[in-house]
Amino acid sequence: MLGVQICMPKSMDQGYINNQKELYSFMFDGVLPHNCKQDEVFDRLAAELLLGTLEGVNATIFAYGQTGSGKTFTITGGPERYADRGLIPRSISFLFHSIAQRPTFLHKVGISYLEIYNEAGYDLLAPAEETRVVEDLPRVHIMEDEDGRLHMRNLSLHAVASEEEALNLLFLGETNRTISETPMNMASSRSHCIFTLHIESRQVGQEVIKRSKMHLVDLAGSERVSKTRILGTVLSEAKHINLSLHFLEQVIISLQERGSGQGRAHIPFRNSMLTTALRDSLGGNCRTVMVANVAATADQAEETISTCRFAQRVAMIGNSVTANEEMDPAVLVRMLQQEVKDLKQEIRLLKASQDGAGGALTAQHYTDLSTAMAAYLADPSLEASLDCGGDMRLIRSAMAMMKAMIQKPLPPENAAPAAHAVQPATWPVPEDIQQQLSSLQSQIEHRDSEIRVLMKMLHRPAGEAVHNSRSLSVVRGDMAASCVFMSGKQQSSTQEPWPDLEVIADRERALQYWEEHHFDGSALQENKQALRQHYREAKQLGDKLDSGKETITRLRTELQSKSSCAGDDDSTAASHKGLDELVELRENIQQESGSYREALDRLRMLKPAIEHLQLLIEKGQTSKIAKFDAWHALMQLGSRH
Ligand SMILES: Nc1ncnc2c1ncn2[C@@H]1O[C@H](COP(=O)(O)OP(=O)(O)OP(=O)(O)O)[C@@H](O)[C@H]1O
Repeated sequence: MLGVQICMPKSMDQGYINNQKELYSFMFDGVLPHNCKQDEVFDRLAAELLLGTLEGVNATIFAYGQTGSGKTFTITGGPERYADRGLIPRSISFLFHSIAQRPTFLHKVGISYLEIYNEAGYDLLAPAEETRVVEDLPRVHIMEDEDGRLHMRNLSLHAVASEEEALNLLFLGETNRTISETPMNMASSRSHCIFTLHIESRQVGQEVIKRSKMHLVDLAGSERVSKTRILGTVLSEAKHINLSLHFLEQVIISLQERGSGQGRAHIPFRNSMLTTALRDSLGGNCRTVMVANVAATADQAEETISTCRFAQRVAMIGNSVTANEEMDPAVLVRMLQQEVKDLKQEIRLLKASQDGAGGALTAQHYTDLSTAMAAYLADPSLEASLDCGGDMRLIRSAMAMMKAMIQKPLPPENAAPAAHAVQPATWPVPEDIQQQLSSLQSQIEHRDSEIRVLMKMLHRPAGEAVHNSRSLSVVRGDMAASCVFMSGKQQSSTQEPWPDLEVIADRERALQYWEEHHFDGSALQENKQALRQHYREAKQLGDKLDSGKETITRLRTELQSKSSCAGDDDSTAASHKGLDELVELRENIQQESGSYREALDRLRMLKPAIEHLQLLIEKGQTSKIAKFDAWHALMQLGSRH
């Protein structure tokens, strides 16, 4: 626990004798200073929670604080620099990397994004083309089922298979997010936003499914209405915000009282949409982290104290957490069916060995076997199985066919192999080497195609957008407008000497002048440099993968030729030597494929980072031109008068 103290000198307006408190002390689990980097914020707040979600434990992180205190920066991130990515994009990235480290698990990830504005819910992941104001988005309603469980009706849940897909949806959500103006902060968001990762995981071969949700919540500004001097629609919005945050506070107080045994069995979750949506996060089965964002300046001390007071209450609530595990009936049925099938096959096998295997296999047997094998090899599921038909002769033939396929891949039409191809090998190659060869073969083919996709992406011209450009076009406009307004440089531009009239008249020269005197291009430069670095690394990795592939292929060929030659030598000593060489070769292949996999994983990680940087640069350039156009128009107007 860490303490925070805020000192508020007594106000002289109220005279020397007043009871105003001067020193306020609060205790928190952690304090993040203003210069704390976004990666550290992620490591300290989210990484452990995300690992828990893979084990079925729900988690929530919500940011609370006055307008402009950095809630959006914490949850979503800054709009310009890649290093400023917030908790949502980092959580997506971390989740998919953690999933990749769990090859014996099957995962499903879904995403939803809810905005609560004026006490009404809206689906932020609806297609963006017609969205101008938040009311254009589909309305989300809370419904209760017969068991008293609450559901969000109309909130779309999108299945995502990769980090890129998830990030594209996040961009769509951000595009749809309403940004409007208040006198306190021209780019303030007056709504609450809840981004949710829905995670499902199951170990291969097990019927237990673990389900969890991770909510990342960006609340609206918590300042009081009187301070903001706002009117009309904005005042009504502020009242809604105040009311829903007031209800949130009510819920927190009730939970705190219940926790300390002071009665209050009823927790007023249903008073607002926000508290209803966060019901589980606040009082239920969930690991919850609250980030209290504060502006550490003297004039904001009152708001800071109020935020700290609220956070202190939240810190006192104890949630009890259990993993959400359940049997999936569909999986259970599938597994039982497989078990029955295996048992039947075993019986057939036993019967066949008792009766004595009779007769030679027919051409039809081979055709059926090769069809079954092709289906087995084409099935990407980790739970795929090969049914050879419960006869030892068929199983042996299947093994021989597998070996033949490794040495010479199956023709595309999956025709039955020629008779010579299914003859058993003269020298028994250890079975694990066979398996390793086959799995390496398919891994290499799979990775080859992945590399082709990655390399294609790297060779795309720099200006070409990778993301869905339709959904981004609205963002570009919005971002440009807000950047023009918020830029400190822009405001100070009136202090600069007036450029010559010829400079203003010539757009090229005007742009050059503006770049020299008014434009801070550091973020753009930083992103370009990071992109160049990423490209360089990707290129090196590409080269490493190419040479690794060559080495593995060479070692594999050597292994194959050694394993078939070993059978020709009858002496025991030679056969031992041959086996040692095979084992050594296998170890080399293992080592090579380990570094190959590492390089490939790193290249895979670079792909979304490169896409993100390309997008930031594109947005930065659009924003730069918009800022310049605004300045140039002003200069042209001024030069006419
Ligand atoms: N730690 C930080 N480092 C750099 N810039 C920051 C940081 N925190 C906030 N900012 C910048 O300050 C501005 C206001 O922050 P932000 O929009 O996150 O505030 P907010 O609390 O979400 O406000 P609102 O309630 O209006 O949504 C933004 O331009 C943001 O990029």
